[in-house]
Amino acid sequence: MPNLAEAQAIIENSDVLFSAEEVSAAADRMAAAITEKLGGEYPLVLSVMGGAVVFTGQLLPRLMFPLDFDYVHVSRYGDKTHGGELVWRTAPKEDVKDRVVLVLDDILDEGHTMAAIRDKVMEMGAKAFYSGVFANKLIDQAKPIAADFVGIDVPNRYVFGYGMDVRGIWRNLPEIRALK
Ligand SMILES: O=P(O)(O)OC[C@H]1O[C@H](OP(=O)(O)OP(=O)(O)O)[C@H](O)[C@@H]1O
Ligand SMILES: Nc1nc2[nH]cnc2c(=O)[nH]1
Repeated sequence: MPNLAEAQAIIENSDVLFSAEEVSAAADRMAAAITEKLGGEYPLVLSVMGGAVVFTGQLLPRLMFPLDFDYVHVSRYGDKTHGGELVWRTAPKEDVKDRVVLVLDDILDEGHTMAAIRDKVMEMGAKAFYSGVFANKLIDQAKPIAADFVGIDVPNRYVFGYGMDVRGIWRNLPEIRALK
């Protein structure tokens, strides 16, 4: 059930880490780096639903080269702020075979989600795998994967906005915030 008071309290109990302008500039830089590396590869781009929806929608029009687009859907946080078991809702399709695949996600935190996607895509016969994450969280432990393309580094706090939710809310914010 939507709760307006809870949504407002979350904003009041959070700090802006990156303004909408800083987010947009980071998307520009990422698009340039991806274009330089993959502009001639005709990649299959897979967006990880649902958090990557805003980032993907902002990035794709900045990529001025041919690509195919599809999505996967995997989740391990749900409405919680700690990760749990990874649940596949929509797996990659057969057409990843022999393709250069670029997977886009909103955030690389502990890295389990992106590592599982890489393993599945490679098992299914992709020719090459690249990952692009808008936010890379700086955590104290080793990650099972490092992203090939990163927009911004974020501190080890629970962040939201630009596609990322907090208790299911505020994916629509143009800026990136963190809970206090
Ligand atoms: O690097 P990790 O620690 O694995 O975390 C990163 C994942 O967590 C979030 O997804 P979430 O499970 O919250 O699903 P959502 O995209 O539907 O919010 C985010 O969109 C990434 O896919
Ligand atoms: N919204 C959100 N989702 C995440 N998934 C993994 N880490 C985070 C985070 O800091 N914020």
